[in-house]
Order: sequence, then C-alpha cells, then structure tokens
Amino acid sequence: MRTEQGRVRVRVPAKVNVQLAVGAARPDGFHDLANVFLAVGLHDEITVTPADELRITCAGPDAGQVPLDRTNLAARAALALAERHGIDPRVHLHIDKDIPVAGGMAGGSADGAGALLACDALWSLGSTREELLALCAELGSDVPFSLIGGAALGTGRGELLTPLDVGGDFHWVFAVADAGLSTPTVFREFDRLAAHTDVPPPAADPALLDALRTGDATALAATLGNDLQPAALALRPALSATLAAGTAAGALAALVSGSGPTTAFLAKTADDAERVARTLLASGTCRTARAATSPAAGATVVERTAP
Ligand SMILES: C[C@](O)(CO)[C@H](O)COP(=O)(O)OP(=O)(O)OC[C@H]1O[C@@H](n2ccc(N)nc2=O)[C@H](O)[C@@H]1O
Ligand SMILES: Nc1ncnc2c1ncn2[C@@H]1O[C@H](COP(=O)(O)OP(=O)(O)OP(=O)(O)O)[C@@H](O)[C@H]1O
Repeated sequence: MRTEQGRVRVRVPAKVNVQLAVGAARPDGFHDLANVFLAVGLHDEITVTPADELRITCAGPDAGQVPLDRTNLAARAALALAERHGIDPRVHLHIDKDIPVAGGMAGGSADGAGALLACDALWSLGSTREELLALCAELGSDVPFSLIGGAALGTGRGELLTPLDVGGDFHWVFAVADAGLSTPTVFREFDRLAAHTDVPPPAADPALLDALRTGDATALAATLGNDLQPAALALRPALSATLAAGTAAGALAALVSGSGPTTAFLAKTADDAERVARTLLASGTCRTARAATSPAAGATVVERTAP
C-alpha cells in the first residue's frame, strides 16, 4: 500500500453538444452518435486527500442531489484506477459542484474524469493520456471528453474522440431547469418517437465543423442541432417556453443541451449573453441562468501540495 500524503485539486469543465446526431439503438442498448462536444466555462473541482477510507463529500447549491456512495462517478473512477494498480483507494474525494446535476452538461462525467486525474497525481502513477482515456470510456460515454475538453467529435457511443479546431470564443447562456432528466429515459423516449421510422446513420455536419473552425457564431447558430431535443421536450414540455424566452431575448439560437433539461443559448458577444441571461431569469421559465464562454480546457490539476 502507498502512503503518500498531500492534496491534489483538479478543475473540470461542463459541456454542451453543438451537434448531437443519434443513430438507431444498438444491440448493447447504446446508440451510435455523431456528437460534437464543446467544453464550456462552468466547472466542478475535485480535491483528493489521503484518508482512512474512501469518502465523498460535495458542496454547492445542487449538492443534495449528488450521491455520496460508491455510485458517485468520482468514487467509481478512484476505485477503477486503484484496482488497475493494486492500490488501496483510501482517499477523501471532495466535489465543489457548480455544474447543474442531471442537466445534460456532463456534470457527473466531469467528476469522474477529475477524480481519475487527481488520484493519478496523488498516487504518482504517471498514467498516459491513452490509459486515462480508456478508463474514462469504461466509466461513461461522456467521460473521455471531460478529460480532454476543448472541442471534439465523439463517435461510437460518444467515447471515440477526434479533437476539433475552434477559431474563437463562443458566448453561451445556460438556463437550468427545476428538476433534472435521466439520460437513459431521454434515449428511451428518442426510441419511442423514432419507432417505425428509418433512423439514418449519424454524421457530423461539415458546415457546423467549419463554423467552429472559423469561430463564426452566426454560422454556428444556423447549424446547431440536437436529435434528443424532441424527446426532451416530450418529457418536459415546459422547456419550449424557456427556448422561446431566450430566442425573444435576442439569442442567435437556442437548443436543449444534450439530454436536457438545461437549455443552451448562443449569443453574439459576452455582453449579449449577460443580457439574455438576465432576461431569461426574469422570464420565470427557468431556475437560474448562467453565462459562460467556450471553448474551455479539459481536466486540469490546479493545486498539488507536496507529500
Ligand atoms: C446525451 C449525452 O450526454 C451526449 O453527450 C451522452 O450521450 C450521454 O452520456 P453519459 O451520460 O456518459 O451516458 P452513459 O453513462 O454512457 O450511458 C447512460 C445511458 O444512456 C444511454 N446512452 C448513452 C450514450 C449513448 N451513446 N447511447 C445511449 O443510449 C444508455 O441508455 C445508457 O445506459
Ligand atoms: N459526481 C456526480 N455528480 C452528479 N451526479 C452524479 C455524480 N455521480 C453520480 N451521479 C448520478 O448521475 C445522475 C446524472 O447526473 P449528471 O449530472 O452526470 O447528469 P447529466 O449532466 O445529465 O449527464 P450527461 O450530460 O453526461 O448525460 C445524477 O442524477 C446522480 O444520480
């Protein structure tokens, strides 16, 4: 057993899916995707310290919705890494949670990727990026992207990543709903709505990739798309009013973020985003509205105290 002391703190971004093309259900229950991820500047922080046993705590406005047992993705990440290296995972994982819970912004995935990187540093394992990405993929489809951040095309179930160039900053507003939506439930609703139709193989839109590459917000707004949006709206019809309120407030475009229920609004400038956020908040159609810029860096060690 290793006995290093010290503390490691890691910062991990949320994501928005600027394109989420969903194929038919696969035999394993997952769906093939063309998933264009963009990391946004809303972050969770994971701090890991040695402890007598594996322990998880969480702080932040949504902390009450986060499981503090071994189902927490941060705990699952620490356990998976420890098992791989024959280490006793006696650590305290503390999550400072700012990413909405069950909001379609990969909050749990961020904590999984963050815990992996933090434990790897605490235990001085020196895992390669490829080794960490393989473990991330075992933890969940969104977890590898949380590790790398920036922008990437995810294929397969979203775990096979090709990094993408982004030519400038994009300004967003995220409207957070009162209660979360379960990702499997939204995919099931997608299947129900798609029953008896031919679901085409998912493909990334070249015009959207161009808009990212050139940093052109107006062009990106014209190409945003989420195949899960009809399913999220069917499960949560009130989201239509949020989308309409953001569009009326001057957003270039509005869409559901991933599996929802967070809605995302693209604005032309940071000032426009602040204005849209204020109007959305005043509209009474969401619990809170947050402005954030993309792209953001992936999981990053921001503090490491010596053993
Ligand atoms: C909706 C997205 O957030 C878009 O980025 C992701 O596709 C979801 O990724 P995630 O939350 O990491 O999902 P996972 O933990 O891998 O899977 C949870 C459940 O979502 C469904 N799921 C997920 C990913 C995928 N490509 N197809 C699916 O059908 C499956 O029912 C799966 O059991
Ligand atoms: N560290 C964690 N933070 C938040 N939720 C977690 C965590 N670990 C496990 N969970 C569980 O996962 C569920 C989904 O939470 P999460 O915030 O990851 O959803 P999400 O952002 O919609 O995910 P995604 O966008 O990747 O589909 C929660 O309801 C909770 O029960």
